[in-house]
Amino acid sequence: MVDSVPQFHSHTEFIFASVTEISSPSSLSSPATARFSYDGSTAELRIQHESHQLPLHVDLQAAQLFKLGPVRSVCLLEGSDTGKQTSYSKGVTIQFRNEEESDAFHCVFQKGKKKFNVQGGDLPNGTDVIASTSKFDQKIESSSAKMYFHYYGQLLHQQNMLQDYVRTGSYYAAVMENRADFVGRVVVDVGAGSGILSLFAAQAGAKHVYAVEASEMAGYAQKLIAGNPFLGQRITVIKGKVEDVELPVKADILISEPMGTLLVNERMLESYVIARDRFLSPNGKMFPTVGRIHMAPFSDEYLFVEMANKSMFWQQQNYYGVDLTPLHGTAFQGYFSQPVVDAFDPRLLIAPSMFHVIDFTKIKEEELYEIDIPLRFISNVGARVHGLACWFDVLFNGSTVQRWLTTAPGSPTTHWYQLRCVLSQPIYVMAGQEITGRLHLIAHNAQSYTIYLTLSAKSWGPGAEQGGILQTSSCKLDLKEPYYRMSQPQAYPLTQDQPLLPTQDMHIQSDDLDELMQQPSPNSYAPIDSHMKNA
Ligand SMILES: C[S@@+](CC[C@H](N)C(=O)[O-])C[C@H]1O[C@@H](n2cnc3c(N)ncnc32)[C@H](O)[C@@H]1O
Repeated sequence: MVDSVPQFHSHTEFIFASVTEISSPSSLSSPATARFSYDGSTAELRIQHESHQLPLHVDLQAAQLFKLGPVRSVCLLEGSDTGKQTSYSKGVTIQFRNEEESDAFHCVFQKGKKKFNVQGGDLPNGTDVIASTSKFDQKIESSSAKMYFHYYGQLLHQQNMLQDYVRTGSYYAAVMENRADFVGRVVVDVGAGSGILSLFAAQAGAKHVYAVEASEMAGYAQKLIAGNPFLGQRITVIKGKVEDVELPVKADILISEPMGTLLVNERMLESYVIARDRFLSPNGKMFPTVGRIHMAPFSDEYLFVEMANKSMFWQQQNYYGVDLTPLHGTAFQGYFSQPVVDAFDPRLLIAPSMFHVIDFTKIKEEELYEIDIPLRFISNVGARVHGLACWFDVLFNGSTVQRWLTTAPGSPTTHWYQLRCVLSQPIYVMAGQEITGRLHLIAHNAQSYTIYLTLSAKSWGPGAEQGGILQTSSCKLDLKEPYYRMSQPQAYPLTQDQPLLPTQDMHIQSDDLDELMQQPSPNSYAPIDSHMKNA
């Protein structure tokens, strides 16, 4: 009997996989059977195998497959020695932490039973059991996925994206200007949402488009596509995750809008890359092709004071007779752990920006789990540095036109706005002074990233000849929990006034992607959104 086993606190859905797959080959020379029972609140997995004592790690890995809650016990349930053979059965008992997890498990278990045609609570002997290999389910917490796909399953949120005319217009232009890449081609729309990009691809002459969408939005996309029969007859909607669905043919081109705040939020870029590896033919194209995260230090006293003031509430010593100050420090840190999302004036930037390139055609999915960017800037001015401002752009590397979609400050505002990481301890710099640091992004299983930011400057003044005194400031933020700071419409200098039509003259053609990625991204369009104009 083993009482103390590691606790698995993450909870994803119940997955099926073969027992032999979760065992080291040496530990299983003949097939094992797994029996599964579930009484509505406690699940029990028994792995039985003739002639070999199953090593404990099999049980632990089996338990990990469930990832539903702490493993209550791993114990030897039965053991018999027949003289020739020893028959063992080991069990893993999983107790759910709450009703929600129990319900989630119950739901998936019912599906699993259906899939394997299992009657009753136990899998029959010899069933080469348990579990799937869905990459998505393995790395993403089921509660996060549930909320995420619930969000995208609602028409209002799709409308919000469709009404971002900079975004949707740039996609439309990129597709229409590059008809040559679509005519007669098989296209996969990765995360199709309402199906808008599939319809654009069909308009550009695609032979067939597979629109893959995991949320309930797939049903609405089907309706929209059926209502546009001239285009719709060349589109097939497939409900499911790109990690799981099968397609009948390879694609010539993938189209997708997988970008989140700071480019990487939502971790959908990983699905885009998985779709590339699963569906795209070797010389296929990707729209968008590359993305860049841009960064620059900023100085914004108003923002800093606003954030520091939020925690002032907790400095009250007599709140209905209660001293709130013990929680002031925690509240202060809490506010500074939120990245700020808004549209800011680019004049707040104190140094030329730098960027980090993510090439969607080459990057491995695992390389998106951790993104480590060394920072170096030269300040234009003497200022108090309050943190790091970030935005992104993506390139559609079409055969005819290379078009950028940018979310830069000063460009027409998009629904992504920009993102700022604010330091609770600002640093001081002089004009010409070097600022160094690191932006370290670590993916977490709630479809986002933990951000670790450090900025440093060597102080001038006494001791400068010896290298100066190092000022350094760090912060940890959760990209999943931003502070949306958009109380009033904020649009920054909108100078042009032209209709939203594809234009070619503002695009620099180059066959060399590396050279292209060094270019600034031109602002594709003047704004046409009236509220922006009036702002
Ligand atoms: C940002 S929206 C874009 C929707 C649409 N393509 C557009 O441009 O308007 C991303 C969509 O991808 C879907 N999605 C995200 N991850 C997915 C996955 N792994 N498999 C299938 N669909 C996914 C979401 O449900 C959502 O509808």
